[in-house]
Amino acid sequence: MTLIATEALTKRYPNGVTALSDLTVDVSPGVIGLVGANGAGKSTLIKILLGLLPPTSGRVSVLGIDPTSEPEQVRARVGYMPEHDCLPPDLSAAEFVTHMARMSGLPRTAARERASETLRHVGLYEERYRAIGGYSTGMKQRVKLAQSLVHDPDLLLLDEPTNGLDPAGRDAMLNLIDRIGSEFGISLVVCSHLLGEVERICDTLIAIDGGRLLRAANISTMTKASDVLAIEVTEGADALAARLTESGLDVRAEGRDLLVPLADDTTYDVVLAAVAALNLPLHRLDQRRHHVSDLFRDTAGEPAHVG
Ligand SMILES: Nc1ncnc2c1ncn2[C@@H]1O[C@H](COP(=O)(O)OP(=O)(O)OP(=O)(O)O)[C@@H](O)[C@H]1O
Repeated sequence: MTLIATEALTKRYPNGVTALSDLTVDVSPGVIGLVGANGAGKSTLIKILLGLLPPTSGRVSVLGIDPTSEPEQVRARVGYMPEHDCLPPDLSAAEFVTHMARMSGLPRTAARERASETLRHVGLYEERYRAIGGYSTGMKQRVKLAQSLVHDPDLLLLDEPTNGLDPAGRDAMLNLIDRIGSEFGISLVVCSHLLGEVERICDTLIAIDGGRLLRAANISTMTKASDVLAIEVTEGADALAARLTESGLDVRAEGRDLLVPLADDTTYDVVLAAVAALNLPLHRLDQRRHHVSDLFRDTAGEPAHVG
């Protein structure tokens, strides 16, 4: 099933800025990280997905619906947490989230119940009757998250949800987002300019730069174990390299690691035998994993189906 599909999606603002250029992606349900530097076009894409902005050209569908022609149908099934502060300071979280539930069409009592339940999920139950104006930044972010969840959406679009938070607050927010994805089975698109932040909780990454797709990939594919064995000894690396070469392995040094191609399990045996013969202190022996930051090094990414 396709969660979000775009085809040659382009957005040019009236001032001539091209915020999105020929963007083609096809993403399956899950937790998706949308990463890119400030100005890369993330917020523009989110607004198009919500049907708040029309694209200049190209096609887009969200949960199988075209937000350009059926924005209300999309917004009934999608929750949105905006990047900037947009909360009424004089209302309590309970009043505000209840209001948002009413706006989505729930009757008064159901809206109140649903608001309480949602505020409990985001950890604001005890504080829900206090005015939002007195909340910390972390609490305000949680109110924004609660209002995006209150109508029980199938997809959440979160624009920089950790904005303005300190490291502990970021951690707490990411854990909360992770829990929402796994416990409620909701798909999420998490926008961030920090790759390290989203890779922790996402199964798919879409990287954009200057409005163009840099790469779209499944994280498990990106980080899957490679066919290289990394060996780290605390001393005697040169002697070990020579010994492994004698044994017929193609050895390459990288920092403190020696890398050898992993043919099959006998490669482990050859390495361990060489380490034992030289009586070296083996610090680490494992299969190399790719890093998600490789996404940004390789700009030759093709528009791809991911998920
Ligand atoms: N309403 C607008 N009118 C004109 N230009 C705009 C408008 N909104 C955004 N832009 C420009 O489009 C480009 C993409 O902006 P966008 O906000 O989508 O990026 P972003 O990746 O979300 O960055 P940020 O995290 O800084 O918001 C930027 O150059 C921005 O200045």
